[in-house]
Formats: sequence, structure tokens, C-alpha cells
Amino acid sequence: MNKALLSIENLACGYHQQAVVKDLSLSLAAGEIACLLGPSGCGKTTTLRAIAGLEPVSGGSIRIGDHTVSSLQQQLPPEQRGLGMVFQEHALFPHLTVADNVAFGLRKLPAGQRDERVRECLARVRLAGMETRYPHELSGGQQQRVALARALAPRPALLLLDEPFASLDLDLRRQLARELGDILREENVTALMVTHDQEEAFALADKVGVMNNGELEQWDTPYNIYHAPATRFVAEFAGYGAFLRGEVTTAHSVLTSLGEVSGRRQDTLTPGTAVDVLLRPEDLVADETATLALPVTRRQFTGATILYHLRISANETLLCQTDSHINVLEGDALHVRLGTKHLVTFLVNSE
Ligand SMILES: Nc1ncnc2c1ncn2[C@@H]1O[C@H](COP(=O)(O)OP(=O)(O)OP(=O)(O)O)[C@@H](O)[C@H]1O
Repeated sequence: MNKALLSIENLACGYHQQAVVKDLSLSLAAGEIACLLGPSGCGKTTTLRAIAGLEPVSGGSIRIGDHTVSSLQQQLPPEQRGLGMVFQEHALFPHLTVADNVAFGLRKLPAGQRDERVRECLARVRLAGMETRYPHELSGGQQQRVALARALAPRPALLLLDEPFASLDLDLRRQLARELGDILREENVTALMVTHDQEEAFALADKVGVMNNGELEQWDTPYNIYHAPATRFVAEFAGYGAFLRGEVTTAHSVLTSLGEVSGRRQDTLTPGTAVDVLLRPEDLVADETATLALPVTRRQFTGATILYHLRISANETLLCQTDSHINVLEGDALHVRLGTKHLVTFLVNSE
């Protein structure tokens, strides 16, 4: 395991005496890419701003490398933190060319090295040849690439990105998010990005943090966030799923209205305990030979797949994702069997 490049302990910060980020701790190793995910207003941007040194902290500490950059006792100015930043709005200098924008943080380098690094960074973001253009002569996606090249050029220890593609349309956003992962890894930069988009976070990040109401509910690999959510909130926020009420029977099973649901359980609950079992769309397998047939209340066609909403009772619905060759209409029944490999359970009425 690499040494922590960013380490936050019990961070608290807010505005006008109001706590916005509460007791947040996380650690990011050198070279890792992480995403902060969470609903609007949960404190993602405030966390990023605190790391950048743009907001004072009211408790806890932030370390970058070997230095404490924020605590109650000290607050290093943003420009001394060795950070790069990319924001949602392009924030390029409109009167400077692409090359001069990228060179902005390289003023201390000799001209030859500076030009070389500008060329290298523009090639990295696939904008070679655009050096003499001005920002207004670029598309929104190209402007964000320039902003990325500018932030990367001085080789920051840590790159902070706040919804860098939010103003772009979905296709371009997904494409840039994919490329961003490659670019960051080629540059070997440690990065923390704020996003609303769970798919973007899963595709890009080594670590994902899910925030809710100022608290970090889980900081983990994308796989664990999806398959081993620590809380109901994380379970519901990070992907489709539904809960099925049941009762623990053995270490490997829960009895529900659909029969025994079995798989490895992570919890240590005793038989007889009432639980809600999380069932992701892939935990239900469409199977013509299955005896269980559930009415389709809604179908979401995506092209390659169909997400079926299946009614179990007046207040219980399950989801099943199939390839789109399995084409059942709303109102008809889909034959399914349970295909759980592991069980994620939450105590009834727990958070
Ligand atoms: N400068 C400010 N002064 C006062 N309150 C603020 C300020 N900036 C943010 N807030 C409040 O702090 C809370 C967290 O805001 P923040 O921008 O960190 O959330 P977020 O998770 O990034 O949201 P979004 O995804 O919508 O950008 C919100 O309730 C917001 O209204």
C-alpha cells in the first residue's frame, strides 16, 4: 500500500456557525483516484474547498504529503498546497491563447522546458495543434480539456476536480470521464473529484466516498460500495436495488415472501432477526423455466438491457435487469429465480 498523500481526520467545517461537513475522515494513497458522491447540498464542494484551503476548518485536520495544511491552529494558503484545481465552469483566461493558459502555472520554468511541458500536456488531453486558439474558439469539451491541461502542467501533488464535466452533455461527459482516468494515470497524479454521477464515479475511481448530510457514510472501493454498502443510504444511492423483508434463518439464508434467499452474509445476526435484504437487479435472473412469475409494473428499455420493475405485493417491488432480447410487456409476467451470491441485510427500522 502506498503512503497516504491526502489524509483527513475528523474534519468539520461550515458557514456562519452552521456545520456543513461533520467528522469526516478519509485517506487517499499516492496515485489513487477518488470520487466524492452524494446528493445536492450534502457538503462535497465544501469538503473540496477545505482541502484547497478556500474554507477554514472548525475542527480536525487535513494533511497533504508530510504537511498539515489545515487545522484549527493553522491554515496554509491555497497556493502553497501544491494543488491543481479544475472546476465546473471553464475559468480559462479569455484573453490568453490555449498555450498561454496551459503555461500559466509554469512561469518559473525556463522557456524551453515550459514550451515542452505545454506541448506534452496538450498532447495528453488530445489538443495538440490548438496552441494558438483562444478559449472562445473552442467547444465546451475542449475548454475543459484545456482547464485540465493547465491544472496538470505544474505536476501538482494532488488534483481536485469539482464536477468538471457537469456543463457538458451526457455522451461527451461519459467520454471525457473515461479519458480522464487514463490521463490521470499516465500523469501519475493523485486526484479527488466531486461528482453527482454514480456511473462516472464507479468507472473512474479507485475509491469512492458517499456523503450524506455532511457525513461520509462509506469510503471504499466501487465494488464494495455497490456490493457491501455500509448503510441503507449508500445501498440506495449507489445503484438500483430494492429491499425485501425477511427473517434470518441460517448463516447463509434469510426467509422472505419469495422463499429462502441464500448467499454469504456479511452480518452476524442470529436466527429469527427481522431484516431487509438488499436485492440488486442482477440478483434476480430471468429464467423461463422458473416457477416464480412476477407481474411487470414498469420496464425501462436502455437498448442493450431492460430494467424490469416487478410487483411482489402492494408495497414491495423488485428489479430485474435482463438483456433486451428478453422482451416482456408491462402487465405481463416475467419468470425469475433468485441468483444471489452474497446477502446484504439491514436490521428492520435501522438506518
Ligand atoms: N458560501 C456559503 N455560505 C453559506 N452556505 C453555503 C455556502 N456554500 C455552500 N453552503 C451550504 O452548504 C451546504 C453544502 O454545500 P456544498 O456546495 O458543499 O454541497 P454539494 O454537496 O457540493 O452540493 P452540489 O452537489 O449541489 O454542488 C449547502 O446547504 C449549501 O447551501
